[in-house]
Amino acid sequence: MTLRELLKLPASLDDKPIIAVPLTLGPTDKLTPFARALQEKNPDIVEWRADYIADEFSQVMVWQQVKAGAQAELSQKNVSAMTEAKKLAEMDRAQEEFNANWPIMNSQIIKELAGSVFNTIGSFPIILTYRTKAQGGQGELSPIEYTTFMVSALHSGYHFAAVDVEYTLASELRDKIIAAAHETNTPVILSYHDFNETRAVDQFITDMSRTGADIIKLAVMPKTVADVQLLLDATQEASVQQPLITISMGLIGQQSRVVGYRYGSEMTFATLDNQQTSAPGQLTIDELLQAWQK
Ligand SMILES: O=C1C[C@@](O)(C(=O)O)C[C@@H](O)[C@@H]1O
Repeated sequence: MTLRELLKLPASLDDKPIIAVPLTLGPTDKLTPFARALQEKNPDIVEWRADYIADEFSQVMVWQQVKAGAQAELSQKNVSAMTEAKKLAEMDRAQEEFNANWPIMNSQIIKELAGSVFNTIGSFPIILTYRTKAQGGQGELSPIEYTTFMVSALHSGYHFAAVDVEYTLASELRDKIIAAAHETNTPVILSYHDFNETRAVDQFITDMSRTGADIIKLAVMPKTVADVQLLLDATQEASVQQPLITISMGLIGQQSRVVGYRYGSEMTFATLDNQQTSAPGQLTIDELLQAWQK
């Protein structure tokens, strides 16, 4: 099955790869200008990089806000030391209650976050991605929190076209996300990033194919042009069942984003403008289309 078929995207008339645009907006950014630009550029799919926003709503962050609110109130009231001590003890109890209620609040928050994305750009298919810091993203949730986030988002009632799961996640957690994805008919993109080098790429592809993933994505950093070719050749020669997305990152690897599809990489990531890159070397959609015209 091709990646387009798997993601239920319309066939390409000119055999070009799927163009994915990353959505990298944080909590204080506005979604509407992005949505407008998206309509104009009309990519095939949007990748919601939830790591740019989700940490603001983690257990620690939400409690900090609640606590800061209560403390501000207390300091305004000019209360006696005794009352203050009583209030602080109440706060400790409130924290226990908060922690006990957190799973329910968390899934509600995740549903609202997903809702804000689907309500503005839901006419496009959406990939759910949470990229951890260790894999080049913004996300600092613990592996368990990351897993909870993904599982809750998959069960939020909003249907994602695919979900990205990091290969480096412990396999028992990875399998939980994969199970939630398959329960909700969501294809799984297993992804791995190496920001330092291009190493053992064929081995990675083979190893990654031996999981429950439906799609394999490998993004690596080249040091030379030969490294870029190495990745392209490994993509072409791979004999795994899953569709592949391979990327040679950075400036040296940029060409792989243009020609990768000829070697069997079925998706390329491009931005609406050059301020919204989610990885080094990404081109804008306009640059990509221009390069294809040459
Ligand atoms: O995995 C990928 C590929 C990517 O890292 C790139 O190099 O274009 C961009 C990420 O947003 C996406 O999740």
